[in-house]
Formats: sequence, C-alpha cells, structure tokens
Amino acid sequence: MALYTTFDAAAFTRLAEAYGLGTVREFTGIPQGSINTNYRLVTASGRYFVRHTTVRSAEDLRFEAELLALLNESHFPSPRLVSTREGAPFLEWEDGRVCVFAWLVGEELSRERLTPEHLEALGLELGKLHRITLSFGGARSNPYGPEVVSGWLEGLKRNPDAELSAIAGELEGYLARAEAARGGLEPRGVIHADLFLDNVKWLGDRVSAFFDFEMACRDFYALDVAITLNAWCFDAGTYRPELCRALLRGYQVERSLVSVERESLFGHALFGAVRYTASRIRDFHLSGLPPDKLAPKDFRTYLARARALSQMGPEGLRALVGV
Ligand SMILES: Nc1ncnc2c1ncn2[C@@H]1O[C@H](COP(=O)(O)OP(=O)(O)OP(=O)(O)O)[C@@H](O)[C@H]1O
Ligand SMILES: N[C@@H](CCO)C(=O)O
Repeated sequence: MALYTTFDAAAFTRLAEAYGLGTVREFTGIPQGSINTNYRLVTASGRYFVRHTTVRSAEDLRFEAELLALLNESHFPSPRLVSTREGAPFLEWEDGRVCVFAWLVGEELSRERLTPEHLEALGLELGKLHRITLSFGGARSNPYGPEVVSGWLEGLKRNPDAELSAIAGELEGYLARAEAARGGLEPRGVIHADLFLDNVKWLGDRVSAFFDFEMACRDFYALDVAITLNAWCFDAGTYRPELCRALLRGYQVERSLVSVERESLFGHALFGAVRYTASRIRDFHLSGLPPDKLAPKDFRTYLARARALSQMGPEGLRALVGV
C-alpha cells in the first residue's frame, strides 16, 4: 500500500479512540502496496493493519466489509475488519477513509519457494471463495474493466517516453485480441480480482488468509483464475506447467470450469496481463515515489506474460494448463 501520506501520533490517537483500541504504543508505515497508505499499528489491545484510501468510495468499502463479514462467518481464511465504536466499517479520517484490520499471522511466499502443493492449495481456496460467495448479495462491477484499461492505454500512448508509447500501442493490440477471445455467457460472481503472492498469507503449507479484498467485485470467475495463474505460475520469462496444472487441479476440486470458461481462459489471461502491465506503468513506473515509500513492481514482467500468451495462443494455453 505504499506511503502517500504521513500520519502523526495525534492522528493515531484519534483513530484509536474512535475504534476503542486503547493507548497507542507504536505505528510504522508499510511501503508495500500500490494505491493506499498503510500502517502497522500497535495499541494496548493488540496489533492492527491500518489502510487509508483517498480513492475508494463509501459504497466500495461497504461492499468489501459485507463480503469480509460473510467470509469470516463461513470460516474462509480472510482478514477480520474491525468496526468503529459506533459499529461502522470505516471512518472518514485525515482527508480520506480509513479501515482497520486485525493483524494477520503467517508469511507471504517468495516465488522461488512455490511448489505444486502450494498451487493446489491456493486453487482449492480460490474455488471455495467462488462457491461460498454464491450466497452474497452485494453488487460492485469491476473498476478495472476493459474500457478503463483502454483509457489508460490511450493516455500512455501520448506519453513523451517513446518506449512507453510504443508499449501502449503493442498492448492495445493484445487488448483487442483478448476481448475477442473472452466473454459471452460465462459464469460470473464475486471474484477477488487481485490474488498475487503478496495478498496471501501462509502457515507452513496451509493458506492462512487471502487478503486485500479491495478490488473484489463481480466479474467472470475465469478472470480470477487467470489473474491468479499469471501472478503465481510465470517465472523467468515462462509459464511453469507444473504450477499451472496444480492451480487448475486444486480449483476444480471445488468448482469445475465449464467449456466456455476453458475456451475463454486465454482471453482472460491476456486481458489480465495487459491490465497489470498498464497499471504497473501508471502506479509504479510513473509514480515518482522513492522505494522506501513505494516498493517497486516491474511492469516488464507483465509485458513478458502478455507476449508469451500472444505467442502460445488459446490452444497453447489450454495444453499448458491441462484444461
Ligand atoms: N491484515 C494484515 N495484517 C498484516 N499484514 C498485512 C495485512 N494487510 C496487509 N498486510 C501487509 O501489507 C502489505 C500491503 O497490503 P496490501 O496488499 O493490502 O496493499 P495494497 O496497496 O492493496 O497492495 P496491492 O493492491 O498492491 O496488493 C501486504 O503485502 C502485507 O504484507
Ligand atoms: N497486485 C498488483 C498491484 C495492485 O493492483 C500488482 O502486483 O501489480
């Protein structure tokens, strides 16, 4: 979540008071993340993760809070959102909106440590997420759908950096191909929409939490599978078949992909690769914040995914992942 804003002790004292967290002991900024400002907060009552947003609306935050409440009730491994003393899921605070979460235990895995067993466990939990949320009534469309991404690319094409502008043109071609290869009457529902390595905590080989549900929305289930596949199963310029297959194997224990989803997986993966190449250029490459305030994420690794997908085509991807 980065550090776009600095908050002082007086601000945290007001926050702790509004949430009934007890005396503030320490607070530390967290440079990881992209669009929010995040802090670790320790008070007399425990450890908390504090997320300050200037981007999300009250409706966005209510959707996330109601979704997390359902996941908690269903014993799905997910963060506990702390309510204010008045029972609200967020607070208007310091020129934005703040949410407080119980601090999560566990660790994030690094790419070198990933095994097929991890991917199978991850796929299983993703399938469970899609199944459990069938009973959820909240509505939120994807804030980063194809029209928005297309607008980003339009803007990037006008960037004075000739390399960025050429990449934006290349991405437009992939976006058109992706859009032609997905959609139609595919199953949709609640998706996490941002399931990266830094959004999952593990205890040993067990998933202890999916978190960062900020982008959760209603969209194609297969898009969630494809975003996860891109994030976890590509390394050093290539998709790793054993990881891809394990992810799909685990997922399909909970929910089988129907035939139209198998056909569209390529379109979703290519769309996802374009979306994250573009958002990384905007949020990281062009941000101007130093690395101690925003841990950088490389857009070129996502461009490499888009190029690899474009080369292998739909049938190549299906053969690779085994569906
Ligand atoms: N409840 C929590 N407990 C402990 N650590 C957390 C918690 N939530 C987030 N973190 C830590 O803070 C980091 C940034 O959080 P998060 O991923 O939610 O930020 P973000 O800006 O939404 O990032 P992005 O969207 O880029 O993944 C995480 O990678 C994780 O290490
Ligand atoms: N998970 C995203 C950042 C938040 O959208 C990325 O790694 O680019």
